[in-house]
Amino acid sequence: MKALMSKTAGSIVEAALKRDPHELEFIQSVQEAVHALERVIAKNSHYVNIMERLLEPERMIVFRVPWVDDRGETHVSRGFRVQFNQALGPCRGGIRFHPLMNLSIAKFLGFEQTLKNALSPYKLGGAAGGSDFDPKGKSDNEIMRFCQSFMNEIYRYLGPDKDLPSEEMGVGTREMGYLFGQYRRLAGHFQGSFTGPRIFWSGSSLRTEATGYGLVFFAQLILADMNKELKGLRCAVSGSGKIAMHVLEKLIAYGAVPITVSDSKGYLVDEDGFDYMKITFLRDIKAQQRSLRDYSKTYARSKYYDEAKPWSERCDVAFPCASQNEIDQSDAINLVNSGCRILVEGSNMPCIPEAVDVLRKANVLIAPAMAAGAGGVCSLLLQGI
Ligand SMILES: NC(=O)c1ccc[n+]([C@@H]2O[C@H](COP(=O)([O-])OP(=O)(O)OC[C@H]3O[C@@H](n4cnc5c(N)ncnc54)[C@H](O)[C@@H]3O)[C@@H](O)[C@H]2O)c1
Repeated sequence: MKALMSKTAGSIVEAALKRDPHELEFIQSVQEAVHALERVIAKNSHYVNIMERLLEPERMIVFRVPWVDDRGETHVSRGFRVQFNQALGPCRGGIRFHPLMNLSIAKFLGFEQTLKNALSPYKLGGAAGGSDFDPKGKSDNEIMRFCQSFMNEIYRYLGPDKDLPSEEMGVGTREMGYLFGQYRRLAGHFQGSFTGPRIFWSGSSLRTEATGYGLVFFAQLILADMNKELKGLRCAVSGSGKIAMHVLEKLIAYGAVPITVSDSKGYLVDEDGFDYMKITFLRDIKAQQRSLRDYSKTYARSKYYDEAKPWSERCDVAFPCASQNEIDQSDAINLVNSGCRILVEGSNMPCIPEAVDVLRKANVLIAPAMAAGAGGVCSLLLQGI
């Protein structure tokens, strides 16, 4: 394969596109990074050489994950681990289980994680991975068998000096437990290298909270810089997973009014704002794999909208915490019209490029995930890594 040819920012993107034209998410993240660095690159060709090396992952592992369901039927999923860059130290990055997971998404997440980790005070490289396995609707035993099979292949590439996996979409306490259990068995000793939520795995007990809480701290700092505060502000949040629920918790602690959550089928709005009791109720609904719609049966003033996103609700601050590219151009226009002044990126790359243009033109401040979402990696301080 021909290496990157010319020394301009545009040609870096062109070369990435030529090399992997089908990897849409990865190309988009390269485009965003190169665009942000364009002036630096134009001034110093040295950075072009660095980008050339940075854009090609050090190692990409794609593997078969066979597993057996509760009826005894065999399934074959695909596993990924992209160890993007170890220039600063051992890799660290999430494991995502989601039916749409593919190599392009693993590369985009690994690339963003490399930059996010580099901004942290630690000497860590970046990685990402996961599988197209869908944990939704699976029994504990199915999840366990899948995680064990996943680890049977990937364990040889992991370790405290190589690669430290962490939670991501579709991977929580239960999955990390099964993964670590199998890793420990295969490694033959207790090598606490997983940045999971339990302190006895040598992970920080605050790791799960850290990213969501950090997003709210970041918003508070932006507002403080403007001599304002979160108290009383209406906040639209998307997603209803680990990140979103911790954003909600911390917003309430700051006296803000979180009014929405969402899932892949629609969104829920509570005009009175969520409180701690309502959050516990939401968590119960999610734990029982019920629809967010059920919330409205108990809280009559709330409303669930099918096939819709929360971005037309009147709000001051938006926290996208669901998935990449969840905000398209029309969502961005809705956000601007709904009064949003600040957007704090919880999900990695939540906006398509056209949406970023709309928000920038309307002077909406965007807090990038690379900085605002670095709470997880910064919580490593608590575990001494
Ligand atoms: N977990 C982490 O440490 C971490 C760190 C930084 C960034 N992120 C990013 O935050 C986002 C959420 O991660 P998480 O760990 O909370 O995942 P999670 O699996 O705990 O929750 C994801 C939530 O998003 C919802 N969702 C999925 N697709 C959606 C869609 N298209 N529209 C609306 N809702 C949708 C799901 O219903 C679920 O509630 C992801 O984009 C992830 O990349 C996670």
